[in-house]
Amino acid sequence: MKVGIVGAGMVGSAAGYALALTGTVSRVVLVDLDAALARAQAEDIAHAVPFASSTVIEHGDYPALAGASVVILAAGVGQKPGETRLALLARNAAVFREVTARVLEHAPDAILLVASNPVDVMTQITTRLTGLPPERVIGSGTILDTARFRSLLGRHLGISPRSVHAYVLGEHGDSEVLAWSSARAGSAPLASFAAQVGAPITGHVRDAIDDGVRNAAYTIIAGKGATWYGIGAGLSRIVRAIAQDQNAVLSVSIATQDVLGVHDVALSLPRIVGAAGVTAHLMPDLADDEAAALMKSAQLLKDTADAVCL
Ligand SMILES: NC(=O)C1=CN([C@@H]2O[C@H](COP(=O)(O)OP(=O)(O)OC[C@H]3O[C@@H](n4cnc5c(N)ncnc54)[C@H](O)[C@@H]3O)[C@@H](O)[C@H]2O)C=CC1
Ligand SMILES: CC(=O)C(=O)O
Repeated sequence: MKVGIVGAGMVGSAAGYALALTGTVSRVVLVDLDAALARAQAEDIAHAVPFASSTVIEHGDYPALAGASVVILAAGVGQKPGETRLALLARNAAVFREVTARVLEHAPDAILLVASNPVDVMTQITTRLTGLPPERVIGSGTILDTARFRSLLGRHLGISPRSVHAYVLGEHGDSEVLAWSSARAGSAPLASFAAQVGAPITGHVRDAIDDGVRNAAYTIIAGKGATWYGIGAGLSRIVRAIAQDQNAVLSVSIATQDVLGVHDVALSLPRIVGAAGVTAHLMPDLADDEAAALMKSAQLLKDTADAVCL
């Protein structure tokens, strides 16, 4: 499978690197407004390949995307320290107006995988701009927040994050919802598992984990200017689900007809991802406060997306 990446900055190159190391796909093409950057990133990643896989890493202009089954969209600007994701909207919407048209010209059959922020609104905009069916325009959404949630829970419980089954729903951003009530560790409900291993989920633990997940990006951006390894691996995970037709359950964002009474909004729910893109979504059992928070997040995203003039 061939994957295109438009935007060869930190996020796009980290996705390319993760795809190369895992050998998930046979070919990756990097495209950027800054052609010298795309070339340099492709060469650098290509030098990692002999240690790991046989993936061919190339750079090029939009025609080089021909034949791509998935195109990752990671072009645009990122947050400055303290800036919210939603504050990037006008700048990145302008970039996407140009980029999506050029991508579709050369890779009309590709699944588009949106990474640029604010990712849920950018996913909604991309769906509108391209006219593609929603299942083919996938935002990375809360795949990263879910990983952060599992990482912190695993650390607290002293187990592998891969044995934690918990999701972050709604916006990839400040209004996101940690679904504590449906979280499990191993096969047990979270609270039961936590009590059995002597690491109860107290109010203090819950607040600290919520803060750690919700504010991870702000903390990392304050320390190193941007985030890229986590999302690079997350994008590679989504591509793997598509490339191997895994029907994996991942928390990703697509335009959705109805989320708790909010219509036509892109946000994250656990969704089934395979070769055709997203084929279904699941609404977890939520506590009343979680459902109310998800509805609020959905309304915020809908209002924000509806205010964008395309
Ligand atoms: N979805 C998620 O979980 C995450 C999303 N992000 C977002 O990803 C986006 C990219 O972040 P970084 O890679 O750190 O930024 P970056 O500044 O390192 O890279 C962005 C790249 O986009 C390119 N670009 C800008 N306009 C373009 C155009 N019209 N056509 C082609 N290329 C163009 C730039 O030349 C630059 O190389 C940001 O919006 C950031 O907020 C970042 C981390 C996590
Ligand atoms: C920057 C961003 O969206 C993140 O790391 O979550």
